[in-house]
Amino acid sequence: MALQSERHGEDTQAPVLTAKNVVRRFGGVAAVNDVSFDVRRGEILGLIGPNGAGKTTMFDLLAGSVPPTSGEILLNGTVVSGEPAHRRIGRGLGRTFQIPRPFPNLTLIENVMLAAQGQAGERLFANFLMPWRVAAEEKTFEQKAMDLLDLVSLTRLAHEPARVLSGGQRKLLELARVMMADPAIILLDEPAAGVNATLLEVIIDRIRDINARGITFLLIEHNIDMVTRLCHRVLVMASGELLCEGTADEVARDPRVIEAYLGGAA
Ligand SMILES: Nc1ncnc2c1ncn2[C@@H]1O[C@H](COP(=O)(O)OP(=O)(O)OP(=O)(O)O)[C@@H](O)[C@H]1O
Repeated sequence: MALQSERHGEDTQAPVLTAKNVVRRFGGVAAVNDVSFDVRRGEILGLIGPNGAGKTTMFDLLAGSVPPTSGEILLNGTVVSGEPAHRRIGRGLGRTFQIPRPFPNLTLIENVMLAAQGQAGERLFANFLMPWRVAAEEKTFEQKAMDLLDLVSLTRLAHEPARVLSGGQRKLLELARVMMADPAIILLDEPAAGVNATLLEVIIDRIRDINARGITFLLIEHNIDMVTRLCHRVLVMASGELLCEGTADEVARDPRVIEAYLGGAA
């Protein structure tokens, strides 16, 4: 955990990520309405809620792909609400998508290496003036990418094109890709969606392993069994608002949560 914190020069006491009175309107719809919460360092925090609750919009706001109408987002204690997504990645925020889209004709290792930030090979000057340094960096990136593919149990397929992967394997590849940028926190969008039962167990174990390395997680998930097994705490959103937070058992017993889910299903 200390390693990740030092890398991003962050205050280890501060929450990794904070939403402060965040509002996002689309025309007349408040997709996110005055939502505040902290993601504590080192935890796996779940974000659940019925369809249309505002979870994806909340992720877009945290990651910087959508600006807030009002309110603030803090990453490691720094206000980042006005910063674009790529700058937040540089500050240690990683994000995976519900439907990962790797480059289908590149191998897994190439896909993971492409996610590396600031590769010397991409810098014209460095390439021209210091080819030995570029070659050395390439080697380091390649080794790191292999280690990450190993971490997500994809070593066997490292030199296969990404198009051969199943939906669940693509989610594992996406995890390796996001890890390449040394994130302090990873936002995971529905890691269980469309994944078979065997691979789901692998994904759960790998998330636990990565979390044990000190990386914080915030995950949107409809699979409540996965949320219960994985998450230390859970936030519940409904109709754009934060309904409650607590352990998975606590929120499952909360009458407001039961009402929100039943109301949504009615
Ligand atoms: N770009 C947009 N333009 C207009 N309305 C939007 C936009 N994005 C989201 N909304 C609306 O905001 C509300 C919240 O949507 P959001 O996708 O964030 O919910 P969600 O909790 O992620 O739902 P799901 O679980 O179905 O993915 C919905 O009413 C949705 O129609």
